[in-house]
Amino acid sequence: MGRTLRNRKRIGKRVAHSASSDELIDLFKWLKMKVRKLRPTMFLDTGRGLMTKRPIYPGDVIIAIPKPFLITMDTVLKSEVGFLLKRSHLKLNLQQAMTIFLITEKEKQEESVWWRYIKVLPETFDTLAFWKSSDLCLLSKNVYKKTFAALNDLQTFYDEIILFLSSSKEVMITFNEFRWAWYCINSRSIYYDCDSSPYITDTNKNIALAPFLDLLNHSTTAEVEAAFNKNNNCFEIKTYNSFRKYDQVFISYGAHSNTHLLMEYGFILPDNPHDVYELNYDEIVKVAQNLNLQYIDKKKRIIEENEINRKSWKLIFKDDTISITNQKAVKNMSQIILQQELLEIRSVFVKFPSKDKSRLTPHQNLALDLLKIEENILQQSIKLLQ
Ligand SMILES: C[S@@+](CC[C@H](N)C(=O)[O-])C[C@H]1O[C@@H](n2cnc3c(N)ncnc32)[C@H](O)[C@@H]1O
Repeated sequence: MGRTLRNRKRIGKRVAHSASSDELIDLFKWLKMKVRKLRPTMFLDTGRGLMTKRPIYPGDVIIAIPKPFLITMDTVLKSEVGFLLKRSHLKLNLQQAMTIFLITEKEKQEESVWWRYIKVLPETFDTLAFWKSSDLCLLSKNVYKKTFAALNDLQTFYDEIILFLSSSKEVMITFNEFRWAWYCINSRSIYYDCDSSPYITDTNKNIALAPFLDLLNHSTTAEVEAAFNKNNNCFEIKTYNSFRKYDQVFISYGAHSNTHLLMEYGFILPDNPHDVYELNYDEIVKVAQNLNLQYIDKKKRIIEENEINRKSWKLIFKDDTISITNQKAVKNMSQIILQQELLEIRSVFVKFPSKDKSRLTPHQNLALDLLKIEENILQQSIKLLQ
């Protein structure tokens, strides 16, 4: 990151921080006391996570992070990034603004009140945005397409930041710095209600970073309630699970499919009950047209005019009863599509540099595991149709 220290100091002086450095250091000490029952630990299966030093029962609050520790829209607006936002005619979304915030605070190192937090953030991620293009080619066509679209969006977010910063001429961030900060936020932020601001767009504005709490790993069996408690001014997580002494404590990041977990968090789970195999809308239409399905062009027009293909086209098939003719057509179409997808998936297996898993890199192993999971979903679905 190229930026002049002199300029940074100049901006810094004009900005009021939400808490002074001493206050935050004291708070960090206090936080350590509060969370002493959870200890950061390296686990073989999940990597770094939190271990409990006492049994936890359903209904227990496992963690409570006081508001001054949260990096919220308020924190960003009160920082030098907020100063830049307030004098610019351009708006950013909160994740973009937080990205610049994290990078500028990281550059300050010990001078930053957030350094104790920033220095324990991962340096890199296994999310698909960090994969080499030769490894991305080992993904199924659908996942590859989704990744390609996500990478384009990422580039757009970066370009917008560069445009925003170009007027200030005081801060420059590289794409790699941006990508690091973006995925810190992507994989670690909590849902936190924020009021609208004239300087930040409303999209995706309800996020915050919660130091220490973000050391909790995800499990599909975890049941939690997370919310800000106005009575004690803390962001709290209550669990509905039990944990024995020395167990790893898990939370749930949501009912995410493996593709979503890989794209946003950089891992997959072999027995993920929320896994899905997403079919591509254009492929479905192609098969329906080839089968000369009744009224297909009319249906296609209705779907596209109402943008159902972009939003919730999955939902329309959910509970509605359909005619016998359509039922047969859907079954026939599904069989063709699933078989096509299965062939497609199988054609990717041959691209792996080795059949021996131990000779594959971690990303290649992730790609192989995901491919096998996708193959299994397709095989099971084909069986169900027979
Ligand atoms: C909110 S952080 C959790 C703490 C993180 N493990 C750390 O060391 O900072 C989310 C990241 O943790 C990892 N993670 C979370 N749950 C996991 C799981 N069940 N298996 C493997 N990795 C997991 C992923 O790298 C994910 O991006």
